[in-house]
Amino acid sequence: MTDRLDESLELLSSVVCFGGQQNQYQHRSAVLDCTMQFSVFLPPQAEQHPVPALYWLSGLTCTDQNFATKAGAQRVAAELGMALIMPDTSPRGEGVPDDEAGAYDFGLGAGFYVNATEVPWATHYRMYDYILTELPELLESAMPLTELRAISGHSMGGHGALMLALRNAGRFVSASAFSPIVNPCECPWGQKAFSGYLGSDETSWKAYDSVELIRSGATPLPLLVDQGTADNFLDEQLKTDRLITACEVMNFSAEIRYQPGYDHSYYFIASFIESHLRFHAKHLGLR
Ligand SMILES: N[C@@H](CCC(=O)N[C@@H](CSC=O)C(=O)NCC(=O)O)C(=O)O
Repeated sequence: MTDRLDESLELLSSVVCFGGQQNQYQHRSAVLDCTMQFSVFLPPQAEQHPVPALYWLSGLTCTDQNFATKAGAQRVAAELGMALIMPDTSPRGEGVPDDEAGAYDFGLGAGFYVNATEVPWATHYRMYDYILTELPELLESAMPLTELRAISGHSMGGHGALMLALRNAGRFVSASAFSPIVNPCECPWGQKAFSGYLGSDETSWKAYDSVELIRSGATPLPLLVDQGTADNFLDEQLKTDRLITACEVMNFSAEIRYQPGYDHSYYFIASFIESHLRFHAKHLGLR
C-alpha cells in the first residue's frame, strides 16, 4: 500500500501491532539531500489524542527496521501510550558517498549522528540536524504527536542519544542507552568516524562526545544506561567506566547498570527495553 500524505511524506506500509500501527514511511530530506525511510509505531491512544514520542537511534549497520522487528518494544509502548520513532542510521541512495572499502563502521549505515564538515561527506552526512530538527518538525506536523520527546539508542545510536540530549537541554525530557559508545574521541570506531566526517582537528570532535560533554558541565537530565558484561565491544569501543567516572567527578546523576552475562545483541535490548520505556514514560508524563 502506498498512501501519499503530503508532498514530502509517503506511507509505504502499515500493519496493526498491539492495537496500534507499525508504519514505515519515506520522505525527501532537505537536510540530508536524499530520500530517507523511517518507521513509526503509533499506540492505540494516538487515535484519540496526540501522544509523546521516544526516538530510537540504532547502531552500526542498522536501518529503521532492526529495532522495529527485534526489540519487542511495541507491547509496552501500546500500554503506555508512547509513540516510537525509528530513523535510519545514515543518509542513503544514489549520490550518497560510502566508504570506499565498504566498511561497516563508516559511510552508509554509520552516520554517527554528526554534521560532517569534510568533503565528500558534508553534503549528505548531517544526521545531527536530521534527528534534532528536521524529523521532529515533520512528524509533529503530520502525525498525532505532542512536542514531548525522549531519546534512546544502541551502541552508535546510544552515543547519538546521549550526545543529542546532553547538547540540547530541554529538547528531550529523558535519555537512555544500551551499550553506548560513551567516549568516541577515545575509541577506534569513534576516531575513524570523527576523523573522516569532522577532520583531523580533534577539538571539533568533543562536541559530539558524551563523556566530554559531561566533563564540560552539560545540563543534567534523567539518564539511564544498560551495559552487558559479556559484550565483546565493551573494553575497546564502549568504555562504560569512563561515563561512570565523568558522572562521579561532575556530580552528574545517572543510573548506569552493568547487566551480568548480556552481550551486544538485540537479545540484550529485548531483555531490558520494557525498563527503558517505563523510565521514559515517567518523564513523559505517562503512567
Ligand atoms: N558487523 C560488525 C558489527 C555490527 C553490529 O554489531 N552492529 C550492531 C550495532 S554495533 C554499534 O553500533 C547492530 O545493532 N547490528 C544489527 C542487529 O540487528 O543486530 C561486526 O561483525 O563486528
